[in-house]
Amino acid sequence: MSAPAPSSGPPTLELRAVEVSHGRRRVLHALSLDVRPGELLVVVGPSGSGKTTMLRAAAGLEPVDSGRVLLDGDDITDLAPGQRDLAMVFADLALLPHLDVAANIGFGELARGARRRQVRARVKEVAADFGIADLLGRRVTRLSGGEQQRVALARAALRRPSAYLLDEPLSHLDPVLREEARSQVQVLRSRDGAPVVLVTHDPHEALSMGDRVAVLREGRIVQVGTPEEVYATPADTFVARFVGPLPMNLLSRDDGHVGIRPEHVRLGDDLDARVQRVEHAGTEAVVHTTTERGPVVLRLPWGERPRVGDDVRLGWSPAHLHAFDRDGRRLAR
Ligand SMILES: Nc1ncnc2c1ncn2[C@@H]1O[C@H](COP(=O)(O)OP(=O)(O)OP(=O)(O)O)[C@@H](O)[C@H]1O
Repeated sequence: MSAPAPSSGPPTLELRAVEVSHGRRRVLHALSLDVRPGELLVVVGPSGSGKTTMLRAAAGLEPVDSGRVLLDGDDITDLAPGQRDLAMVFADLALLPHLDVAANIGFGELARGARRRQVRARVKEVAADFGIADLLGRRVTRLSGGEQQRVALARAALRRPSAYLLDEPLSHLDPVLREEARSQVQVLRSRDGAPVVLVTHDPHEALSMGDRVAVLREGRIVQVGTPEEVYATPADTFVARFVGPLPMNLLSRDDGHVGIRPEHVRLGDDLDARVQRVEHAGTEAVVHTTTERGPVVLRLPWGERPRVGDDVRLGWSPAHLHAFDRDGRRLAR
């Protein structure tokens, strides 16, 4: 399904210099981020980088030491979670196992005092949007992982919140279901144009799904941009290695590192290398080599792969090189 184009305009949800501590340890450092109308923003970072804490702070489930949270321009920092017009879907989906699908989807609205008949009609409508209309009477424990995930998204969508916060909702699905679930996330946002913040530790998911990608490391946002920007101009060596199908190669030099993506390395005559390992990757081989400037990985057509132990020479076009200083920060070329 093609995603609707996100509109520009003032941000729907905004975090301004948010700081959060767990005990005496600061977990989020002056974190600022905004999500625009209709946008799917993917926040990606390794385990423990603070992704869940960030979503919980936005949702009001985590007290902030300082900083502000704004929704449609209103300061909601001091509002209780139930008073914020946000819907959060947790990694474990938090479905109620003793209830059927319809009750799981409608539970929150009924608890808020909505009329039963109205809720029933809206549950039907949202279930149809997520392709689970024929499962409404089924106990959620009798559903597959993919179906449960749809129920969780439908429950979040029922209320038509101003924005969605999704905490790794795809992480427990196998690769085939994951692919399908990605399109369900698109259903969520195409329903009413509310923006979605999705967090994941999977850089592939981030690049393939996000209108924009924010990279989080140790509680700090290190880069925000379109998938193309983050991939083509990583802000530092961490982003260069973390984001992409394979980490960027980093060659040491006196004033820092030169980076080059594996797909931009070819057989040539810039650097001597010895082949250490050759991996099968469909029509390509991923070739791991060692050089005097550090390890270098390249991709070659399977039929042109060298053998382990071969001495080869590597080359590249200067246009494909990235420069980083001693602290790992990107330098202008
Ligand atoms: N309730 C808590 N009490 C103390 N420390 C916590 C608590 N929750 C999280 N932390 C710590 O805060 C840091 C950020 O955790 P958080 O769960 O936000 O990271 P994450 O990026 O979502 O990780 P993951 O991908 O593993 O879920 C981690 O170092 C974690 O150990």
